[in-house]
Amino acid sequence: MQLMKFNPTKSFFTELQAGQGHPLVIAGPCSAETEEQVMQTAAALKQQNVHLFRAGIWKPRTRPGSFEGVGSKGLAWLNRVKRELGMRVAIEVATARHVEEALKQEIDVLWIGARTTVNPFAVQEIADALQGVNVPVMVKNPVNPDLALWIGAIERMYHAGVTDLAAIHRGFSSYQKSKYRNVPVWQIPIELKARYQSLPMIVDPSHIGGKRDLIFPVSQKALDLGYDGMMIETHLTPDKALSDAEQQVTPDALKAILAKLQVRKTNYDDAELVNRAEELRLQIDAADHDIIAALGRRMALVEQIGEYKKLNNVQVLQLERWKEIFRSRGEWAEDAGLNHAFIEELYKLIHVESIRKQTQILDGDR
Ligand SMILES: C=C(O[C@@H]1C=C(C(=O)O)C=C[C@H]1O)C(=O)O
Repeated sequence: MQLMKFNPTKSFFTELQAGQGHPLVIAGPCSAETEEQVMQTAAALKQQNVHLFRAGIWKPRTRPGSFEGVGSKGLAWLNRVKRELGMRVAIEVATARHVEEALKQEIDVLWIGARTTVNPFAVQEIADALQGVNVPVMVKNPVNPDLALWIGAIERMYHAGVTDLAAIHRGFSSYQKSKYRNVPVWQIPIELKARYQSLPMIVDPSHIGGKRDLIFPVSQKALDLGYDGMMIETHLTPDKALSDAEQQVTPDALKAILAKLQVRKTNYDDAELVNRAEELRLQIDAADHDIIAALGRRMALVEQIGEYKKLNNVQVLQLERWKEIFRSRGEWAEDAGLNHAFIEELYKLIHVESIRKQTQILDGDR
């Protein structure tokens, strides 16, 4: 299979915001509800120079009985937004039929939702429907934190001939309670960006946060990480919205959020500033040398205990010792002004590695 060599110098998405010096803004209601609502929302958003108007037509809902979208008739409303207001319009598609109907109504941009990205059969069906069409496509991350699945969906579009691609980070489902509706796991989109630098990355703070209050901080963090834009759900009367009421904002609130966001420089633009950062980076290099040397010493000791366990036929896992380590290192971390949870996670990784090393020694498979 040919690997994706995605490296365009410009694309539909970069052109939309070209020269404006501010990020791409995609906004519109979670769901198209009535023709009037769609037209009024779009008119309000046009005033704010929103680049792309979004609206859900077919809504995949967790449980049956919730509002599942107006269906095909909403496409004509979006077509009206396009003709009468001159805005570009985007919708979510989940099946080949959705793609065909959207193309008939000249929808400008399609996106693949998180619940579709998880399913390669569904993604391939959409890719097949897009063969030879080359309409811009945005791919949301899968609901589970799986980078390969996300890349796989983007590759299926690419192999179908779609050249205007973007990724949307909407966060990941989690069983554990969190302040987010979908935990961001920033490391995953960062890895995607590191692999495909020219792939535009768009944040969806509405789905990550699940609440209006989180839209600003999540968007700001994304911009600080170099994201190219954001998709923000906007409703004329959010509290009355038929879906996702808690996370939608009015067009005025959107305006306030956009005005407050700070777009920072991608890098230092002065030799003096570069030098100071370089000095600090040299010190970070030295600190990292120390960390790795200390880990090397620790692992050598772990191996010695492994040999000792082998000699005495003692099992690898020593639960009491491990519990004591987990507790004390957390305390040491706090004394050193470090985040407790961070050090706990670090020690979990270290412990897994210790166990791997000792298991190799005990089982003689070195
Ligand atoms: C190193 C040992 O083996 C395991 C690894 C540990 C560690 O990495 O600190 C702690 C307890 C054991 O589960 C040990 O028994 O002390």
